[in-house]
Amino acid sequence: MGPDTENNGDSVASKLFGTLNGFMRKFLFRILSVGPVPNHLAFILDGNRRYAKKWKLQEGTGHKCGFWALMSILKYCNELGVKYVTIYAFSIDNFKRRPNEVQYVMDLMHEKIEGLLKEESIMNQYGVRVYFIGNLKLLPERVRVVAEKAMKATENNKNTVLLICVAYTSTDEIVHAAQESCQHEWDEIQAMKASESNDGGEIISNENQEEHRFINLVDLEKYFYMGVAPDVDILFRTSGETRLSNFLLWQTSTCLLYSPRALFPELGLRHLVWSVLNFQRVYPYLERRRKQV
Ligand SMILES: CC(C)=CCC/C(C)=C/CC/C(C)=C/COP(=O)(O)OP(=O)(O)O
Repeated sequence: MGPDTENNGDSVASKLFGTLNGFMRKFLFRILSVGPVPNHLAFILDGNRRYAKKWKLQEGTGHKCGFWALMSILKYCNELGVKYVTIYAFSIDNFKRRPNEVQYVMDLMHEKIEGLLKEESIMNQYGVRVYFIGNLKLLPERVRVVAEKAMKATENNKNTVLLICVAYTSTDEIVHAAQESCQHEWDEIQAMKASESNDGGEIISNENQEEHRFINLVDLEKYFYMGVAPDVDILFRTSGETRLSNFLLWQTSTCLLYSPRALFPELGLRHLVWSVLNFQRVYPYLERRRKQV
C-alpha cells in the first residue's frame, strides 16, 4: 500500500478502524503504564527525503509525510502520559542545504504552525503547549512571528509539551548559555560595586567575589533554550542512524538511544511501544546513573 501523503482518513471504514485502533491502543497503554513511563522523548527526524525517493514522490512530500507521522506520535505520547516531546526539525547546519529545499521546509513550517493555531488543531484538542527552541533570530521573519504566536496561543495548555528545535544545534545552545551566564555574573558584580560605592566604601567580601567568579552547572542550565524541560529519557533517531548530529548533547547523558530502521514518516505505534519496553528494561540502570551525576 502506498503512502497517505495528505493524511486523509475520512471514509467510514477508516473512521471505524480508527476507533477500534484507538480502543486497542488505550488498552495497550494501560498495560505499559504498569511500569515506569518515560517523561521525555526526543526525535531526530531522519529519512524524509529517502522516504520520498522510496515511493517516487517529490522530495518535499517526504517532509509533509514526516509532519503527519509527528502528529500521530504526539497523539500517542499524549495518550500514554509522556509529558515532553522534543523534535529536531531544522538544525543551523540545515540552512546550508539547497536554497529551494530550505525554502520548502520553511514554507511547510509556516503553513503547519498556522494550522496548529486553529481552534480544532491537535494542540488544542490534546492540550499541547508548544515551545520553539533554538536561535530563532536565524529564522525568516514570517516563520519567527508565527512561531511566537503559537507559543503565546498555547501557553495555558497543560497536558503535553512539544519542543520544536529549529535553527538549533547543541553547541550553539551551550555557547549561548555560557555567554548569558557570564553577562549575568558581570551585571551582578557591577551592581555590587555600585552599591559598595554608594554605601561609602564597604568592601565586598572575598567569599562574595569568589562566588561570582565561576559559572556552575545550575547557572548554565538556567540559560539553556531547553531549560524548560528535564533531561531526555529516550532519544529516537530513525533510519537506523546512530549519530547525534549536535542534538541535545547536554540533555542526553543518561538516556536510552533507540534507532529503528524505519524512515521518519514510517515511525509508528510499534516503534513507540518497543522503545518504552526497552526503557523499562534499563530503567533501574538509568536511575542509578542519574543519582550518581
Ligand atoms: C511545524 C513543524 C513541526 C514542522 C516540521 C516539518 C518537518 C517534518 C521538518 C523536517 C525537516 C528535515 C530537515 C528533516 C530531515 O529529513 P532529511 O531531509 O534529512 O531526510 P534524509 O535523511 O532522507 O535525507
